[in-house]
Amino acid sequence: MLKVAVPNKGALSEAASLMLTEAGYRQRRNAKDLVTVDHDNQVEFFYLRPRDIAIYVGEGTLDVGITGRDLLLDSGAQAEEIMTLGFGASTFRFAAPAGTLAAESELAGRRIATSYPGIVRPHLERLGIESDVVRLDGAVETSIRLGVADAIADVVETGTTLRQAGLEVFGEPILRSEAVVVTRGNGTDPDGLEVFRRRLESVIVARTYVMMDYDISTDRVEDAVRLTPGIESPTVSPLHREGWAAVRSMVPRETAQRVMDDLFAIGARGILVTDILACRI
Ligand SMILES: Nc1ncnc2c1ncn2[C@@H]1O[C@H](COP(=O)(O)OP(=O)(O)OP(=O)(O)O)[C@@H](O)[C@H]1O
Ligand SMILES: O=P(O)(O)OC[C@H]1O[C@H](OP(=O)(O)OP(=O)(O)O)[C@H](O)[C@@H]1O
Ligand SMILES: [Mg+2]
Repeated sequence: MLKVAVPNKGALSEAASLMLTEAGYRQRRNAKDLVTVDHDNQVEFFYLRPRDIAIYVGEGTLDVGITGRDLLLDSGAQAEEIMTLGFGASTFRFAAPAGTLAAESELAGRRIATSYPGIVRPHLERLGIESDVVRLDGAVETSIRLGVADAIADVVETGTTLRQAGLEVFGEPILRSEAVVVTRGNGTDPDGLEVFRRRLESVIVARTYVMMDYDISTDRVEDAVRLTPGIESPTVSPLHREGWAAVRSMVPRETAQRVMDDLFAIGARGILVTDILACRI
């Protein structure tokens, strides 16, 4: 049975379980459950702290895990990112009280609080900067006010937490993170990994694309198909009405409204957009 680690709480937890549910897997019903066995699909899900997931996978105790790229790198585990999942995006950045620090070089000799010393220490080393890294478990934004640090390095999503603490980012982003799938990456894929991966890809495609159907006169089909090239090739079928065709194609969700405007402008009618529930490309 494929053993999969899923974040049990925090920013990635709900989205990870939702994605697995959409991929047809049984997920825990109770937020306190530690393990769920999906007998039908031969997968066992372990709900673990997101920070620990890469370690279990790297040790080979579990086959696959969903975690953040930042947590994977911070752990130093021998695990490998095999796919991105399109949620949990954030940047990892230096920040300090507004107006105090403006560049990484000014961090020399200062105290930097972070929950990610495994990212920050090697990063400073690469930059040739010597600072004192203070490891804290969370709420690092408060550490400066409390006199424990001069700057922080932390996850920034909307920037709300930083603003509330009177902090400002400076320097280049240290890292861009998002939710990823990790495996041990030792060359031999565990049984069931290929299917697991294909199912998650199916959810990502279903979320990224919509299905678009429209009718158009046959002399404009070539123009229309240029607007909706699809993934492989659009389906074009004759309509009962002479000189008209029906076209069906997958279109990126975020461009759908614009594509509909453009299709309408060249004479397409009956343009319909529907959600894709699942797919295998
Ligand atoms: N707004 C966000 N806040 C925190 N983490 C986020 C956010 N957006 C994405 N993430 C990602 O979530 C992961 C961290 O998860 P989480 O915050 O649940 O862990 P933690 O801080 O170690 O645990 P906890 O906060 O429960 O003590 C990281 O990969 C991080 O990049
Ligand atoms: O830019 P924002 O949208 O404000 O999000 C970023 C904040 O969210 C996370 O905190 P979390 O809630 O996980 O608490 P923690 O600091 O205790 O980990 C992270 O550590 C930042 O503090
Ligand atoms: Mg957190």
